[in-house]
Amino acid sequence: MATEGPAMPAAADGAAAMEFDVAVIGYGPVGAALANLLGAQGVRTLVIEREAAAYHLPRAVHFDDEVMRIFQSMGLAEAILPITHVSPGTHFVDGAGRLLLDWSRPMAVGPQGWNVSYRFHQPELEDVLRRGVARWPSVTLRARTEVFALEPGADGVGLRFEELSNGRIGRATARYVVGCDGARSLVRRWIGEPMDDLGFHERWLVVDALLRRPRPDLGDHTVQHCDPARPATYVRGTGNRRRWEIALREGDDLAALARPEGAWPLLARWITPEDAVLERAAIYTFHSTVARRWREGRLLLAGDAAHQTPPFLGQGMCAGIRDAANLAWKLVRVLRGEAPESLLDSYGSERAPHVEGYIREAVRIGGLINTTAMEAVVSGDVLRGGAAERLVAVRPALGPGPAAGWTAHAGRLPPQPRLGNGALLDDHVGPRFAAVMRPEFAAGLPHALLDRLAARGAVLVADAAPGVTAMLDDLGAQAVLLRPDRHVLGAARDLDEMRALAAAL
Ligand SMILES: O=C(O)/C=C/c1cccc(O)c1
Repeated sequence: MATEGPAMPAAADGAAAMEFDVAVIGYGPVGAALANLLGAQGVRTLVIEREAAAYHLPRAVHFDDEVMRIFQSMGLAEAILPITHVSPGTHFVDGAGRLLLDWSRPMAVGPQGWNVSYRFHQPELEDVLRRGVARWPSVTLRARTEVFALEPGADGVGLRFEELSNGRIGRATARYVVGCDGARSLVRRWIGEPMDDLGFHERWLVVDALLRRPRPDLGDHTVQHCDPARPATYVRGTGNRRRWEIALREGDDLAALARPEGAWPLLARWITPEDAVLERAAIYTFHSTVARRWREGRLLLAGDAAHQTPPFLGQGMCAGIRDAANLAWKLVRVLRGEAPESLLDSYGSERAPHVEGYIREAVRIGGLINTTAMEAVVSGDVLRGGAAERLVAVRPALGPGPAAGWTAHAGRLPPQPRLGNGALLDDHVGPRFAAVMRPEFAAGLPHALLDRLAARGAVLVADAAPGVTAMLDDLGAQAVLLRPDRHVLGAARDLDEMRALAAAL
């Protein structure tokens, strides 16, 4: 990676602009994920970030197995694993602490090849992501730099920016610009697209605490305190980190609460100053919104620039990392001339319904935490002291996107099997299409067809390992063509459908 300095100086105003394939505006986890995925493919990527360094306090605290699989695709899972804490899931309790709903997750590695749920400390994750970006010479980072104009043209977008440390004005061009620039995204404002409002907007106090002494009684589960008097969330972080998110009520003194010492009265039922120091206390308004359009010509949105969710499922950052994975391979193919630009339209059409599914569920959970009518949430039996009900996790589907061959499963994310050679599928395949086949089906295919798949960039995997067979059994297929983001492009039950898959590549 090139950083600002003599190796790649900004052009003075009026000088020739630096040329890039993609400009990523914003270097939080989503911008860094996108830069990793593009850099690994040799895409000339310019990352522009207003701040000098990563934000030093945590925001997101949770990611899931699918997101760990994306980190794996960046070659960073091994570096990330040691900075995580596997989460056993979430308990929903009433004001008296009685368990009403149980959303425990298995502690074993699951179908995606990773645990279902991880806690992490965001500055540590960002550090790994940034060191990951540093591997790629095609990525240029300009920190302490602010974009103040975007000039979309027929062949690319002109970017004008200011170096905040010295006021120098620079320019660059990029064929595509991706706004990973957060909830107040400048790129979204340039696109001029409204956000759809999914109805949840609440002020909560977020407190990060560092335990001074062990408090095992606080537990390992995330706890949603469904106490209408004062709904709250407890999240066990990594090491001695613990977070409380507490709903604010009419009459709360917001200025006092936003100072760490002012937050102690609201924490008193869990910890006192003898137990912990408070790292920060901040008031957030949790929103639920999705951008109506994610692409306008050469401008695209990702992460909080495209959507915001209440935190109750721990899915905010996950959605942004999924955006990066969905968009990166499409940009690579379009930039290489291997796919028409219209492929980029499928980015928003696929991602928007998926993220909306998660946000609607988070809003529902928020209602449940807030409710004064528990009987609408759990059965009378639970309320009379019976066993807690189990909450089933949602896994929303992608919206409409590219599909070929037998399309019944297009857009699905199948499990990640281990191959006969012991490798996880994605490590074997890398950032390419993969035709995963039953060996006996592959053996009967014409050589010319297999050659065509390989020549068009698909890795051929004919493997009888139990995980591969189970995946194909579950799909009811002889073969499946996986996209570089591991979602299904299409499947095949016979030779004709296999030919259709090859033709689509
Ligand atoms: O699933 C988990 O372990 C954590 C979920 C979470 C994270 C942050 C805020 C929340 O309300 C829930």
